[in-house]
Amino acid sequence: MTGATIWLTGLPSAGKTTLAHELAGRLRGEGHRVEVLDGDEIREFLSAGLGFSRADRHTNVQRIGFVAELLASNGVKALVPVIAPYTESREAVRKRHQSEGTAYLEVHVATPVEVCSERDVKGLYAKQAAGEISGLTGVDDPYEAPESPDLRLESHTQTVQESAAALHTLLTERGLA
Ligand SMILES: Nc1ncnc2c1ncn2[C@@H]1O[C@H](COP(=O)(O)OS(=O)(=O)O)[C@@H](OP(=O)(O)O)[C@H]1O
Ligand SMILES: Nc1ncnc2c1ncn2[C@@H]1O[C@H](COP(=O)(O)OP(=O)(O)O)[C@@H](O)[C@H]1O
Repeated sequence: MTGATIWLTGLPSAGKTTLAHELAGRLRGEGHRVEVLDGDEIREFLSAGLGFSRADRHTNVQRIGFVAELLASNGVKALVPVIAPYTESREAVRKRHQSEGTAYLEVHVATPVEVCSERDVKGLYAKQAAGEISGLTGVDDPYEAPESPDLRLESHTQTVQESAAALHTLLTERGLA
């Protein structure tokens, strides 16, 4: 089976994790080997000790990109629901894949910040508003939206199933599913 990295970039609560797991279920059901490299889990182990400065986020994204490429080059669909706020970091990951000849797809989960802060799955937007944290992506920290992603999902106007179906269609079109 052809491996690939599918990077889901977007704001906190945009729907990255939900979509990655929904797509993972579909792909596993079809017999694909799949790993989800979840940002929170990675930060507990592979990126333990890193914070949310620009430099730390860049390091985090490069580490995840490295592991994703290893998995993808061995036939795994590596699904990566990680914010990756900086274009430069994402482009470095894309280049690593290109130079190894490994498929890489960038998906922008483009949920507006107003919707994300309403969802506030982990209570981060409320904490930022209360002054308990700062440097929250999309609020008081940068998010550089991809200019030409392979797919842009409007998760606020679609169900999870509709968004996952659009993702699956993209993989099929690219000969990856
Ligand atoms: N200040 C700040 N900004 C953004 N996110 C924060 C912050 N503090 C904690 N968190 C939580 O950490 C998750 C983001 O980690 P990532 O590894 O995806 O981020 S990054 O790519 O390194 O920027 C992110 O997970 P998701 O909500 O799933 O996106 C947050 O839950
Ligand atoms: N089309 C959609 N795609 C993804 N998530 C959606 C969608 N519509 C509503 N949601 C909801 O939005 C929330 C997104 O949370 P999560 O996936 O943890 O976001 P993130 O990983 O980007 O921080 C979930 O509660 C999910 O059920």
